[in-house]
Amino acid sequence: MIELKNVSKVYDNGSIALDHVSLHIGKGEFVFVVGASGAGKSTLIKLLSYEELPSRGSVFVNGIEVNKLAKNRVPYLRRKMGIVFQDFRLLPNKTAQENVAFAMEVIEAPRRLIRRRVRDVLDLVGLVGKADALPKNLSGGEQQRVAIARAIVNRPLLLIADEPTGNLDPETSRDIMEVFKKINHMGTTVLMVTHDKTLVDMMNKRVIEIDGGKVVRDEQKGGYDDEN
Ligand SMILES: Nc1ncnc2c1ncn2[C@@H]1O[C@H](COP(=O)(O)OP(=O)(O)OP(=O)(O)O)[C@@H](O)[C@H]1O
Repeated sequence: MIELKNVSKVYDNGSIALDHVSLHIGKGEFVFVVGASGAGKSTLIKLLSYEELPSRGSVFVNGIEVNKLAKNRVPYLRRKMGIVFQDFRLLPNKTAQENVAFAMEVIEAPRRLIRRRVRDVLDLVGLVGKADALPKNLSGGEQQRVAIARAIVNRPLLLIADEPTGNLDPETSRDIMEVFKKINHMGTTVLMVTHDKTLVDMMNKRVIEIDGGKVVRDEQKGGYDDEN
């Protein structure tokens, strides 16, 4: 699903964000990416979505070599992934269901399919009763559920989450993690950047730790901290 071959990223100001990183993430995996602030985690996500290009090496997502992609093929790549952010990024003037529907409208999906899919994903994330609410009238956890629904409504193969529980209290964070778990069980690969030790330790999934732009730990069923 994801492959990085000897990838380095040096920003224009000389910052080395990733330094010879190679890793493979298979279809259907659930992977946490952890590491101190400035370690290179967000850069890794940006390389997967073509927001940044690597300075060296190759990045593959679902067989597509991202760094060689023509600009006009980027929307095609992005359709294969859903992205969820710490700050939700919902459209404030659209209701929950309109926010989710919008992701299908931009790819010109048929209206009936949109209606059905939106209902199904809101159900999946546990938000049916709030379909007509505006973001400002939803709690942080509910807003994040809308954002997750929006990220998966086009059935991506890969769901990327950048600190999805960073603005949520511990109990809400656990509930949100259950939603990710459910989506993963349905076959979607999940890649999650987080600083939340409790959640990582609770989930017992693969943990990739980045430090100074290098992968310093890659552990199946790992915890937030290095046990050794
Ligand atoms: N657009 C940019 N231009 C220059 N340097 C950058 C840019 N983005 C990130 N960096 C630098 O690259 C390094 C890695 O940053 P990155 O944002 O990937 O870290 P991170 O692990 O996501 O950090 P955090 O946990 O704080 O979000 C840092 O030294 C950062 O200052």
